[in-house]
Amino acid sequence: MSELGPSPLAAGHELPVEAARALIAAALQPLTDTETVPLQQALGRVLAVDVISPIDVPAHDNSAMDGYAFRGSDLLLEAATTLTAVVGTVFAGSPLSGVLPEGHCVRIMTGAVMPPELDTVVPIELCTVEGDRVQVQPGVIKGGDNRRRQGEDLRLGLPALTAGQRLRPADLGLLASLGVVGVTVFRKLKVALFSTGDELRNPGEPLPAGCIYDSNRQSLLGALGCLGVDVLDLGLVADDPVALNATLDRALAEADVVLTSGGVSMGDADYTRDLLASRGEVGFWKVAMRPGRPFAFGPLRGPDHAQGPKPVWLFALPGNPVAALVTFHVFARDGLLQLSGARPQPVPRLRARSMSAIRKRPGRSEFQRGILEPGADGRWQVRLTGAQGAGILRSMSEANALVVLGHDQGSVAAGDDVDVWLFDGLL
Ligand SMILES: Nc1nc2c(c(=O)[nH]1)N[C@H]1C(S)=C(S)[C@@H](COP(=O)(O)OP(=O)(O)OC[C@H]3O[C@@H](n4cnc5c(N)ncnc54)[C@H](O)[C@@H]3O)O[C@H]1N2
Ligand code: MOO
Repeated sequence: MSELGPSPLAAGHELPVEAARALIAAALQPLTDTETVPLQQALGRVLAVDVISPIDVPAHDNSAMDGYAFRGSDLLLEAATTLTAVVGTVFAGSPLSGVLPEGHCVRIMTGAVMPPELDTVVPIELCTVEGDRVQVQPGVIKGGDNRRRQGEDLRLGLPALTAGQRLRPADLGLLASLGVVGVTVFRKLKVALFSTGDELRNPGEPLPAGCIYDSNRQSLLGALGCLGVDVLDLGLVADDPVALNATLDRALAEADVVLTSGGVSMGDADYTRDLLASRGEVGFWKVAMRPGRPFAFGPLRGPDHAQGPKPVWLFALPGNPVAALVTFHVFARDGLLQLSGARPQPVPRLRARSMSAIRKRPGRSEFQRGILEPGADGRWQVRLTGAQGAGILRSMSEANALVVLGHDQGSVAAGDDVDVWLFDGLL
């Protein structure tokens, strides 16, 4: 029995997608090593500790508008229709000093500190200015309007961001607004990547009869790039146990994860399967999905790691180019984020009207490739990108979304709503 429990294929049947995802999620333990990086290098990194606000943001009450600042109570009076004397101008970055005499107002700019006696800003376009006096029509503004309160964005002493947050552009700005210069993040996950198959050649090399260019490695390098992990690119590995063993030795010594494509099915030259099985506790699954039926996952251990504390996780994707990318999206993406210490980040999903009929039999999930776009009535609609074979990479390249037909679902009629997972910018 492996760390993943008894083989999910013991009964010989196919594993539903959600069951496979659950097995992966239950097996993985996030990284614990941390490092401190400057904010400029923190995009996509995962916070390892909460960031507590060292200050209030904004630090003072300030104006949300260019205009005139009053006491709100003055504006409620009939007297508001009379002219009020302007005693000064407050610019952002230069708070007014001194005490304001009662019944006076100041000219104020957006972002300027509110004089403590004043609480309401009237935008300039609602004011009538005559010399150094200003008039506001009653009823156009309420007391307290257009004042941004101290700490309304971030409060001193409270968490601004919490551990597990994968830092996005807005998060970096938010940290900068606190004056933070560096953050403690989990170290980057290191993923060893290689493609297996004697028929594979690198772009730029001659292409002998029967050979193909290795597209999976480039697709997967791109997908890993979107996740911000470090990649150890181990290139092409022939269907040869010696070469595979040597590549695995290196991957196990240097990486946290081994990501491969090809060799997980039943072919005679699929040494990968046997060799991987001998080097860890890998489950070779048949997942009830198209594309992507054969998939292998589990802990690998090198010779020095026999009793090691930390397994290196194998995600062995099927060789067909669409199957490799779909299984990456469905299984590896969330698994790698989990290992990286990030809290779950589900891919965006929505319902859309299918433009075409789709044949489907219950009992497996299908991930067809589609183009999601707004229809004439403003609702989302999706159309398939032509032939959907697992080797037809154009079906993926033209798509911006996966049309996901669930395990129990049957055929879809044109006009029916279907589930759609967005992948633009991710795959
Ligand atoms: N008897 C069975 N045959 C197959 C089954 C099955 O269940 N029983 N499953 C089929 C399915 S579904 C898939 S997917 C493939 C997966 O096979 P492997 O993971 O062993 O992959 P390969 O046999 O090595 O290659 C499959 C296909 O993909 C091409 N390929 C492989 N690597 C790359 C790459 N890096 N770049 C571009 N293309 C690649 C390879 O040339 C083959 O055409 O097995 C089916 N067979
Ligand atoms: O399911 Mo395979 O993964 O179709 O190509």
